Amino acid sequence: MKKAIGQSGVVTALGAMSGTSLDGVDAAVLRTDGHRIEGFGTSGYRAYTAAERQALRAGLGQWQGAAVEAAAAVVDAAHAEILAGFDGVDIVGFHGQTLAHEPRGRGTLQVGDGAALAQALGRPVVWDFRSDDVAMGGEGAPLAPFFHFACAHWIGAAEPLCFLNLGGVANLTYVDPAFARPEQPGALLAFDTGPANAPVNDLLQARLGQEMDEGGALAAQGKVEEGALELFLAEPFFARMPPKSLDRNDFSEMIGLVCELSDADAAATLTGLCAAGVVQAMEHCPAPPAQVLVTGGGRKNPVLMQMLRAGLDCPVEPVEAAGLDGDMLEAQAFAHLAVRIARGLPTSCPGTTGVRAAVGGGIISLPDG
Ligand SMILES: Nc1ncnc2c1ncn2[C@@H]1O[C@H](COP(=O)(O)OP(=O)(O)OP(=O)(O)O)[C@@H](O)[C@H]1O
Ligand SMILES: CC(=O)N[C@H]1[C@@H]2OC[C@@H](O2)[C@@H](O)[C@@H]1O[C@H](C)C(=O)O
Repeated sequence: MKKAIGQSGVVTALGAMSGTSLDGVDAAVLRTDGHRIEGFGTSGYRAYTAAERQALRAGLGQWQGAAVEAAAAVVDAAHAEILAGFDGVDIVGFHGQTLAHEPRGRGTLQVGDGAALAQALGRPVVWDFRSDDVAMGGEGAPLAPFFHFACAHWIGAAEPLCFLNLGGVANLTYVDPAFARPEQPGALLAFDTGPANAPVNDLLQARLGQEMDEGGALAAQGKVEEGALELFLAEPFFARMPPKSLDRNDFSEMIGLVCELSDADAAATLTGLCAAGVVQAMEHCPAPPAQVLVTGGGRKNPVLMQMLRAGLDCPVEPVEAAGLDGDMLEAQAFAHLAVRIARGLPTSCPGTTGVRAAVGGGIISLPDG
């Protein structure tokens, strides 16, 4: 049988991620053998148009039907367009777009047709990264932690540290770099901590027709309503022990907590919700981390970063402080995970998703011919 890539040696992998904030497709090249990062390559971004974003939004929370098909068509076309521009790629990791995520119910749905993409690009494509983890009792998310483990080694971390991704949803990974392999018990603890930017984005969209609170400008003018924070932290999600994961819209009713507040106070409070979730999450770490490295769009919001610094007892820096690219870390993660899957290596374990045992899974589609 034709193999996607060999079983050893460094290859050039291209990863693509369409995240919960629905802003666009990130694509990035990584040189890896599936264990270690050898180096980073070029990257690109393909923004969704307003009409495409609308189609994706319409598919959120749905499992089948016309809205799902329309969203899938947007995802397929945008990925085919941006990924065709990369040369010298051995394998592609295609996350697709999560439309619905109920790991303890109907499962998890990432739209995007990896088989069609393999044909279009003439390259092996790994996709459907989350289903097997869910089938084995896992949360199906977060999956970036196995890449965070490789990043911790790449940056030469000597002490335990955390990676914090602030996209639409926030997820935290505690890494102990003393371990040699990510699936070893104690090497990783990871989980979603709560919403990140999704509630602020939804607020700005609903009240002002804006995509985001750029630079935290609106939140900076407001004050946090502490009563809303208390109600937020009383949600059962926060009492659950990790691992645990969220769907983008699981906290969309949080906007209701701030409906009486001014635009600025509402933005400050929803920004505070993200920080409060992270601060509370940190208590689950087995030991205090030496630092928290922040990736994802939220690291560009100084108000949010300041709230995190005020709530945590260790340095909180964008991943750029360690020489990583916070706009591309998730795309790079799916490049790395694609190589691991093609080589039969696990991409999640009990400490990252609560899955019964370490698992790889995923679908590998090869082009014809
Ligand atoms: N300059 C900025 N100022 C404030 N917020 C910003 C800025 N840039 C990005 N963001 C926020 O970050 C979000 C995008 O983050 P990111 O691209 O990491 O999300 P994602 O990868 O789609 O989500 P997820 O990681 O949950 O899948 C934007 O929607 C916005 O809310
Ligand atoms: C189901 C799903 O798509 N979850 C995303 C989402 O966005 C952030 C957070 O929630 C994380 O759990 C995950 O994405 C990253 C890339 C992950 O799997 O690590």
